[in-house]
Amino acid sequence: MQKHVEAIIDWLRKQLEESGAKGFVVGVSGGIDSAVVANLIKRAAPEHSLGVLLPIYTKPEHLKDGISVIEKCSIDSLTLDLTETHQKMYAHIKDQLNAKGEFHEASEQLAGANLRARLRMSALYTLATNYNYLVVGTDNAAEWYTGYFTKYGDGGVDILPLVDFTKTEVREMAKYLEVPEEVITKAPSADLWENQTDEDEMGTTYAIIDAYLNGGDIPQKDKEIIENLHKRSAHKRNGLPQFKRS
Ligand SMILES: Nc1ncnc2c1ncn2[C@@H]1O[C@H](COP(=O)(O)OP(=O)(O)OC[C@H]2O[C@@H]([n+]3cccc(C(=O)O)c3)[C@H](O)[C@@H]2O)[C@@H](O)[C@H]1O
Ligand SMILES: Nc1ncnc2c1ncn2[C@@H]1O[C@H](COP(=O)(O)OP(=O)(O)OP(=O)(O)O)[C@@H](O)[C@H]1O
Ligand SMILES: [Mg+2]
Repeated sequence: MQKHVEAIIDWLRKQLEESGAKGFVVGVSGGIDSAVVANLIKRAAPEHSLGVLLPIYTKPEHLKDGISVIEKCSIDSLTLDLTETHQKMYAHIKDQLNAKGEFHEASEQLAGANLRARLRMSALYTLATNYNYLVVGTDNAAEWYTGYFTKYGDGGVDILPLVDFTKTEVREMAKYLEVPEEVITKAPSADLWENQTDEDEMGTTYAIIDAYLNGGDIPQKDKEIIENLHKRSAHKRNGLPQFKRS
């Protein structure tokens, strides 16, 4: 792991050189991926790294984990509670749709969830502009392959230091970086609605996705789920469809 960590830190510093940016900003959720990224950017740019707690109806235990991640790696931090912003914005959109009789109730959970991720993205870019920092994404190889992120939400970032590593490897990296134990052991969750867990929503597990990405044999049912998620999310990984005049 030491070799990987050192290589990522070198790469992060190179991103600063090439972009002319001064440092890095990341949203710290209390989950393992952002904990690892917070540690890596703190090592790469000790004086110019910022971890941001962005609660939106966030449970106290996740907030507590986020704070312990920040304290343990002693990264500069900021807390911006976006709960009221989210509540107001979503209620306003819903009111306007209801007035037209066009609100689709079935979309509420996902639309509200993706709005959380996109409000966080907006807050991070506001800070990035203020400090001349890069917004660092936390997607790992499993999330990237399955498209398990919100387009222009947590997927709206400048650089992806963990995208070549499986969730299993991110966990090993977290141990090496001495991320708090409770962050390493808790179930991965996007925390976009009550009791959401990644594995419940995806219908497969990170262990299986990682095995598949490593070329291993996995049950046919899981293979179908993973390939379906991959296909459906191709638009998130590819460039924008652009009309070109003939
Ligand atoms: N073929 C196509 N070409 C171009 N654009 C296309 C498209 N199909 C859909 N789209 C656009 O993409 C949108 C759908 O994509 P998107 O908005 O991302 O939404 P979607 O993929 O439906 O949902 C995001 C998923 O990521 C999960 N997530 C989100 C955030 C964080 C985490 C986490 O792990 O922490 C997980 C979340 O739980 C949910 O399962 C559509 O509304 C449409 O605007
Ligand atoms: N409450 C939050 N405060 C700040 N950033 C957040 C918050 N929730 C989500 N994010 C950002 O969105 C990213 C995507 O969330 P995701 O759940 O995939 O990662 P994680 O929480 O770090 O790890 P895990 O997948 O194990 O839960 C986070 O890594 C973080 O950068
Ligand atoms: Mg999470």
